[in-house]
Amino acid sequence: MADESWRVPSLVQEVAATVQEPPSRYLIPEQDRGGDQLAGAEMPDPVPTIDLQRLLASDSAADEEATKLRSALQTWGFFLVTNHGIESSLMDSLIAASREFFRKPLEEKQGNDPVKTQDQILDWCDRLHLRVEPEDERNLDRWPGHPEVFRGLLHEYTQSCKRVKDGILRVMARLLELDDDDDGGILGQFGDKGSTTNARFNYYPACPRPELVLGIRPHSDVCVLTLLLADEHVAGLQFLRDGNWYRVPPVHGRAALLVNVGVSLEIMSNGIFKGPVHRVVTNSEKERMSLAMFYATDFEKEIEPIAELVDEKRPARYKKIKFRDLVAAHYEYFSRRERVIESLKI
Ligand SMILES: O=C(O)CCC(=O)C(=O)O
Ligand SMILES: [Fe+2]
Repeated sequence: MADESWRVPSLVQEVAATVQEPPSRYLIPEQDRGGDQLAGAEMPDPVPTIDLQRLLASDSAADEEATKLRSALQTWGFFLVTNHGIESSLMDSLIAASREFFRKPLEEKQGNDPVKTQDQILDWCDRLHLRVEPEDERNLDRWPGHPEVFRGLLHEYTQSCKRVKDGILRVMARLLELDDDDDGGILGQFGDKGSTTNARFNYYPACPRPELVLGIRPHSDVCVLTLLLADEHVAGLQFLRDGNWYRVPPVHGRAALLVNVGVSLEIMSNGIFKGPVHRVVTNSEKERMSLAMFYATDFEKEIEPIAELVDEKRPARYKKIKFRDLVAAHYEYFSRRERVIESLKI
């Protein structure tokens, strides 16, 4: 039988512990290497920051925050959210438990993103991907049992994040002038009914040659919305805007979560909101951890521009696609370092 072992690469953690140079499978294309091509630039302005309490208040402060939110969504496609109401001690404990999990003996781990072809370049990242909602679809066999506190913390964090996500989506629906109760709108298409949440824990071991590899290659998230708890101390995340890469500085003290639009919402909003392209670079001295909560629709849902956002002046800009097929196509394109959204543009 043909040797298929290339499909299951070693954990990066294991590779990092044994080599001085990243193996060839991790090296990014020659033209992207060298110099400071991966360094990224400082953002021209501070990261747009939205105060969730103000955003959800019932006075003029809410309008001011909503205006800031609109501008953030139309320029960067991402923003920081402060006053989110999630205890920093909960986040600290969950990240500490995740670190403990990633440092454990290797058999329990899942490894890297799907490897489609033998020459696919691999990312310098180990990840753990878990369905957290709906609760009855949790595959608890795959949830780490050690440390023991992990499951309880992830459950609690999931519930806290849900409140933040619901508040933000409600205001986004208002910005799109969609009727809150309308089943055709964002909340109807992506309300409590039939939505799914996946937690992705990313662990980036220190890399001896950070200029030669990427922690995660350029991509847009395939979901509707992502809530990211990035490393408190180690930078690495960068966003692409007008052909330039910009660094997102770390947020100390868990004061803010990062929120970004995903491809599903780009399609649903008929391109009014963009799912920004981002990547992660590695660090020669320090490991880095992040936790992304991906809010998505049910697999059977047809993703298409919301009817109220399509008219003669602004015809549908994207083809309709079932979410299941969008995810499959996303990974195909991802493995070739391309973006699925390009193939859906009309
Ligand atoms: O690690 C990060 O900061 C970002 C992770 C990310 O982009 C992802 O998991 O999709
Ligand atoms: Fe991402």
